[in-house]
Amino acid sequence: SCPSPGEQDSSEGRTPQGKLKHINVILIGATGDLAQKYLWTGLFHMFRHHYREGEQHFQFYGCGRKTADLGRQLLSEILLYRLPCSDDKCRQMKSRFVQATQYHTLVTRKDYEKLARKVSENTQSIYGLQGTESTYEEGRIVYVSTAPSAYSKIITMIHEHLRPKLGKAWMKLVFEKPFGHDLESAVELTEKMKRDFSETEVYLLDHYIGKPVVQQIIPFRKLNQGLYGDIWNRDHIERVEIVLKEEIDVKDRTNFYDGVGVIRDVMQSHLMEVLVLVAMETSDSASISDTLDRKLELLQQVQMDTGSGLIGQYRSYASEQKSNANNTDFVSLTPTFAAVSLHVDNPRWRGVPFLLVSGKKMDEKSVYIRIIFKNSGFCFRKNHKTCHERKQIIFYIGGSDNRFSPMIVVSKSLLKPKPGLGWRLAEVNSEDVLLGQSMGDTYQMVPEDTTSSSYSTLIEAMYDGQKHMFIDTKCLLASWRVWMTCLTSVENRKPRVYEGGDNQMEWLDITYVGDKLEYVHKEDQLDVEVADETVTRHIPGAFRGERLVTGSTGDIIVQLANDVRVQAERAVRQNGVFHLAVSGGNTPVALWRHMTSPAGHYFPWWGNTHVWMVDERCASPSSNISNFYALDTHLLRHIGVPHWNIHPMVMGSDSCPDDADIAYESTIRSVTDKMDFVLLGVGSDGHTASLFPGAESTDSNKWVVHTVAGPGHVSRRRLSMTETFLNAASHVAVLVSGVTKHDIVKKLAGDVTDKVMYPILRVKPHNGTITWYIDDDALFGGT
Ligand SMILES: O=P(O)(O)OC[C@H]1O[C@@H](O)[C@H](O)[C@@H](O)[C@@H]1O
Repeated sequence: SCPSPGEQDSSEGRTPQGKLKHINVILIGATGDLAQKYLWTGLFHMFRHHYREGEQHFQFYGCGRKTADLGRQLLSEILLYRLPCSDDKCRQMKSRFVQATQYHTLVTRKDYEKLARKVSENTQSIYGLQGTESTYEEGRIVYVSTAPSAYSKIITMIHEHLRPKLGKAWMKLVFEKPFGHDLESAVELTEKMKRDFSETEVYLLDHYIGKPVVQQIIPFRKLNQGLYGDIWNRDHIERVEIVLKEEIDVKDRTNFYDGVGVIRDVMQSHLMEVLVLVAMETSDSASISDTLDRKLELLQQVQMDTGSGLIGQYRSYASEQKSNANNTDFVSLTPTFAAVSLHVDNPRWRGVPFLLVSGKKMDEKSVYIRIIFKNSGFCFRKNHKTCHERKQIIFYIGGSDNRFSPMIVVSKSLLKPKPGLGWRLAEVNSEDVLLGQSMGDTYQMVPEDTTSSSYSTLIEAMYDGQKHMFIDTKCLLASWRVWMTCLTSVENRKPRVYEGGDNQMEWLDITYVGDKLEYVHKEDQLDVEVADETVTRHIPGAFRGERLVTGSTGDIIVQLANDVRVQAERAVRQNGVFHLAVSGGNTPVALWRHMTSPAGHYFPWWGNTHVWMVDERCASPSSNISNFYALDTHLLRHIGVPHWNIHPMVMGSDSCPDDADIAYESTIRSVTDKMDFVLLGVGSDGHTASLFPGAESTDSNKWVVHTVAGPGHVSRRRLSMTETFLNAASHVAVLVSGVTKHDIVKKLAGDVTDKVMYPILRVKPHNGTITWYIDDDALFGGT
């Protein structure tokens, strides 16, 4: 691997051949929000710091999807307005920086090829030298700030086209979080990076690491070890709170946010990084690999509390998403608020809860870590305060109240801290109160320099090769491992709706009792909104003794899609494949629509999925009365199931040959002995699959049979999976929607037991589970 600039001997200023050092910087996503707000400022900062007339030069390439004209115009506006200068020296540098920056459209492979050529030509023409660029290109930085879904493709393109040609030039590739959507996709992404780039070339950036207070956590701990060393542990610390509250909503980022949610967006990354810095073992070694090892060791000891995780969604979220998705049925379970508790299983921390909380559209912006110490003080002297007082250290990272940001606050009853390099003791109004703590009873420390942004700090750190300020891939995977427990459990739940802003914030008050987080205010009954009035209905907790999911049609569809996802992930992890059997009719169409919409499409297992038919009408698959036709139209042609994994029951003819049942059964047997997930419906007469009332039981050895529908049904001749085979499934979902199903739901909710007249009652998986998804109209009859 090539040395970083910081590791090289810069005293010479020129390469051994006596040529100028030249660095090419390519920013992909150059006119995006992040680039506008922070990245160009950070790059300008780096330029000012390292540009040396006649010794070290830079060329910047801003790239994006915009057309050349539009991109150029936007970029020049960004550079003009977002790089403020207050003195002539800065203005001079700014005009050099602007001259050294150009825009390129970067979408297709051809665009990458063109850019690569341009970089080459420019590098040569800048110096008017002949020969290959490698003789004088010192290094190349490619900064990727795009939608994470594009990362994989971009990595390939960079590898194939944007590497400096052979020679000594170093390469640095920077990526913005989030890195992956879950453990599996993070593994995939990091594997992909590893294939094309060496670990030393890749920088995964989490901007929280560059925040002044976050950077000061370890120095603070080390510097005050004499004071705190012996109390930084379970004997003295009651709990640690890590909180990131924000006032902003996600209206402007709906495309990114839905399906991501607060846990993936900030908790798995920002809050976890901070937790590691608070809890990891410190050492005197300055070695980067030693620091990364200790981070990894800590992450491997972090455990999510089982069943931990409260989630919420601000009330207007769904309608904001709706207006974006242009879909009036849109419902989302994406949490915009979450609270979880974690433990660190090691001798220092065993038993100390780490409570992590984050939310959008809250009453204020406030980001902090609060270490609350145990206090067994008991004193009874007149006017004596300190011994009852709360003893705490607050690392106040930032917030809307600038009286406090950023700052480290230490209770006076805990001793006077040493400020450390670049920090000083502050004088805050002693009347001010932060998190219930009166400032008069604390020492406060503030950074001397409050001007540089965390991006500038991190871009500089990347330039210097300070890898410990970036996410290490092993740590990334260890962190995802921890968060998967939480994600799997919360993704199946409906978030508590909160108003947002200052309104009814008490709705999110939390208590921590017996290792469990709970909302203070209980939600015994759900408020279901009907037109413009709110009625309160009692929602049964189960249906015929089985799990019940209810709500609006959108609600149950989102939940069902999540459940399919959870089972697919499990099946693929265990067996490498997922067998999904689906019914026809109109009801499932809403599910297919959701699973192919931007909000619900995340399903990386289609390539490992086999799709089977629960039943079919004896009609050609291209006829619109066939179940397969609807499935193909609404789902299959939009997703990536390999065609050899798609199993229609009736093949290319209008009839069901006599042996069609046997043929389908043997196709199933050649691949699997059961389904992982079966999606069923219920007819208003109680039929399910193509098992109709009054017909004989199909509880035989057969897996597929010919059946005949009752009068009034379209295409009376059918094929159907039998109850024997359905009951072998791991999971059965029964989806019931609409007012026309209310009567049958009422009957089934009563005490009907006649399995001949109500075939749906024959479905009861032997070793699997069954869940009923019944929407409000079917459950309450639209009243
Ligand atoms: O506290 P800061 O620096 O504003 O960062 C918070 C932001 O961090 C980003 O990483 C998240 O994607 C945003 O949702 C969040 O608002």
